Amino acid sequence: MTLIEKVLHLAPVIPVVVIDDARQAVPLARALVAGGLPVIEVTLRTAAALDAVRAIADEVPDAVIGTGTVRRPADLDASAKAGARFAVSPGASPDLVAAARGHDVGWLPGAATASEAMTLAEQGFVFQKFFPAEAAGGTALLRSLHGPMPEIRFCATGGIGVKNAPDYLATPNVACVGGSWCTPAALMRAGDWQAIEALALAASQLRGD
Ligand SMILES: O=C(O)C(=O)C[C@H](O)[C@H](O)COP(=O)(O)O
Repeated sequence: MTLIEKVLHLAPVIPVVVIDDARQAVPLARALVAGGLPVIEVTLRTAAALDAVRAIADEVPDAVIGTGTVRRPADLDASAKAGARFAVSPGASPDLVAAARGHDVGWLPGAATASEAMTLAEQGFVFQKFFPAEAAGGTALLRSLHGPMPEIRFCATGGIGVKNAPDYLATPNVACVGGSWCTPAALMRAGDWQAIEALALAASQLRGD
């Protein structure tokens, strides 16, 4: 089993988090792990992101830490250097595909169409992020892809929350879903780790319909 395959099967939900202040990283990660969500994706959208990844990798051993918004080969290298185990991209590019082969971090590339999914599978990446899930066609599109390409498995992300997650989790080619709903900006700003742990707990108990 590859690292990415393991990561996608550890929990039903991968929280996608935006961290503005690296000091939030450790208490946040502890809350998510305590709530049953050990896999955490920190988006590389903020200046604090890599320091946050480093802090979680160093101080929260039960977390499986990865990066998101990985758009360039340099992002993969920076992720590995900070201690990330995996890296997630909203899509894929020839440069990223080449850099991801044999890289220390496991790579989860993004796909939103049949052609994108087929191209990535041809290149050896059968685990993919289906993004932007709701905007691209949701579970109807995923079910349509399952017929002709049953070996491809997705982490569906984009517009998913506690209400529609069960429908995704019941879709045969969905391994897990990702989303930002467990870590709302207001709770992050307030440092309300208890509330975030409660959201994580509810998410960790989600199952397919
Ligand atoms: O940053 C990335 O790498 C992305 O691909 C986008 C994120 O996964 C989504 O922004 C999360 O989606 P929401 O749960 O709808 O907020």
